[in-house]
Amino acid sequence: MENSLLEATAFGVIPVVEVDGVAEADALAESLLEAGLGVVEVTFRTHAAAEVIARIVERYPDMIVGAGTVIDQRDLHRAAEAGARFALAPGLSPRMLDLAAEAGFAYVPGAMTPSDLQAGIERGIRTFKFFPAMPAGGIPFLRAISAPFALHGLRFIPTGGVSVTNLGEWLREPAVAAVGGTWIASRAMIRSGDWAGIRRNAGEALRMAREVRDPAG
Ligand SMILES: O=C(O)C(=O)C[C@H](O)[C@H](O)COP(=O)(O)O
Repeated sequence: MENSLLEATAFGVIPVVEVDGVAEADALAESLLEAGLGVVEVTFRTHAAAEVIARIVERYPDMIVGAGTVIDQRDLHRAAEAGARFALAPGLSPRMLDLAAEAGFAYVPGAMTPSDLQAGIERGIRTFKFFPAMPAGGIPFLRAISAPFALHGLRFIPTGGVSVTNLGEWLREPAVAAVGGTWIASRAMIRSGDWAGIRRNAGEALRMAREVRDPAG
């Protein structure tokens, strides 16, 4: 379970996407992979999400596909059936944590308060989405709420207002496993078929992440 999360966060950056139809799945996956970015979070914010996940999983085995905005049992099952390797949510629901644990499915809840972190820790969660990262107060806020839990080895995936302008700062935080965001492949870019723009954004994000993570590499 934790392995899929380690793989997913290894790139340092996770594109969060909203895809309206399965017809866009191939070009999207290819654009990201051509830029070297082998991970994507397909959110259940469109009706096509499960189909898009299944398509990418089937056609692009090199892509680690996660499911985003998984906030109920039905979507958790659909994500797992479609072949997603992990799921994330904007918030924390103890019931969803239990359902995911029963299913043996890697699940990353969102956390924004010390109570969220405690509720997750209680159920064995160590990786949290930190959402909405920038509006909530950015790095100083993350440091402040995570400080009391220093002995628990928590890792965070900040999303919400993260972009090329602040990605480097986030990734320099030792507790940040990866950043996530829609800026790499926005809904508008996917809709208009701006695959060159997506390739460019993905390549730029990956380069910046590597500079921080592995300056010698
Ligand atoms: O749907 C989820 O599972 C979420 O947690 C929310 C998304 O990650 C953010 O909406 C991304 O925010 P932006 O990059 O600022 O557009």
